Amino acid sequence: MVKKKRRSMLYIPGNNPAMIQQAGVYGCDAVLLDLEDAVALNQKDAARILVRNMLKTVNFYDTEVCVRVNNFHTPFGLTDLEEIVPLQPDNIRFPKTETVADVKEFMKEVRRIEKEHGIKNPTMTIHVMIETAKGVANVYDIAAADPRIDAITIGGQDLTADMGIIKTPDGVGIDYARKRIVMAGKANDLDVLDTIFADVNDDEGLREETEYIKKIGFAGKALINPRQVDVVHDVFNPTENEVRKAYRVYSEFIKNKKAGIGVFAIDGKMVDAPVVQRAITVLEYAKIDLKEIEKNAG
Ligand SMILES: CC(=O)SCCNC(=O)CCNC(=O)[C@H](O)C(C)(C)COP(=O)(O)OP(=O)(O)OC[C@H]1O[C@@H](n2cnc3c(N)ncnc32)[C@H](O)[C@@H]1OP(=O)(O)O
Ligand SMILES: O=C([O-])CC(=O)C(=O)O
Ligand SMILES: [Mg+2]
Repeated sequence: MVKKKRRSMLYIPGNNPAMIQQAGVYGCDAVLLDLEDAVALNQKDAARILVRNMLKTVNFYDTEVCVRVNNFHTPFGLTDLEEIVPLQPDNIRFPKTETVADVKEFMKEVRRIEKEHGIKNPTMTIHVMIETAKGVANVYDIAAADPRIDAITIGGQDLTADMGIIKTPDGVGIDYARKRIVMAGKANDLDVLDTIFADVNDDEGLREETEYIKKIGFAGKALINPRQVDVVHDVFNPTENEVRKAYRVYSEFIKNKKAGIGVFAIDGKMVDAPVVQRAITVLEYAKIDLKEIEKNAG
């Protein structure tokens, strides 16, 4: 099985039936059905009901489905969980997480609801969002707070608001937070996902930002418009040359391993375990099954 990548996670406002209906055809890796900040206060109940019904009826094909609920410090968070958890979307995104206690409180409710509905082996995972200075300060403990967390994300709009700064296109104000969140995520083997890029007409800006966040360790990015999907995929997809090189490294690694050799050279360059690991990451993004290479190297 090829490990599923989350290059693109497209937000869809939870009160927009036409957009949700088409969620499976936008070509993004995941959709984020939003009950939080995309939904006005007087639409919260309607959005929750709509998302619940859409989860039951819409064919999302192979697009991963994540629901962003409201935080527990609002009147909506618990009701969101009561309605959504029984339907077990692929994941739930928990916004404005600030402490380990937040995660514990949230997970206690998730587990209670699953138990009440007889869900014995839940598959739904949790994505925590870091969107405040306090969350950034506590991120190492938050990332390790529950084994069901499989991704961690930064919410750049809320974080800059919380910090009282302007979100500039160079991202300088959130750079420390981005890097700290990446390290906390990597230390706990989580997917680390970047914040949205707000100007849906600036493809060049989106490309530049995506190239940067890929370099510092993010696995993918949240999006707000289907027109942003191709640019982000283009950045995250390895080039043909990168795939060819990675294929060769992995194939040679398998052959050498069988001969009991751990370190070898390709075209004069040393190949050791980290080089092999980086090649595996490239092959995963290229959706190439390692088992096939292993068979062919046989
Ligand atoms: C800080 C945060 O929390 S961000 C997360 C919450 N925010 C959101 O979810 C916002 C989602 N995005 C949107 O609402 C819109 O894309 C906007 C407001 C940003 C831009 O709107 P527009 O300029 O009207 O978008 P655009 O002209 O590109 O729309 C083209 C088509 O794409 C559709 N579309 C636009 N955004 C989305 C989306 N996020 N998901 C699905 N379909 C979408 C439109 O409905 C339209 O469809 P149509 O051609 O069938 O009419
Ligand atoms: O996921 C995101 O980037 C959107 C968000 O909530 C924020 O930026 O505050
Ligand atoms: Mg936010």
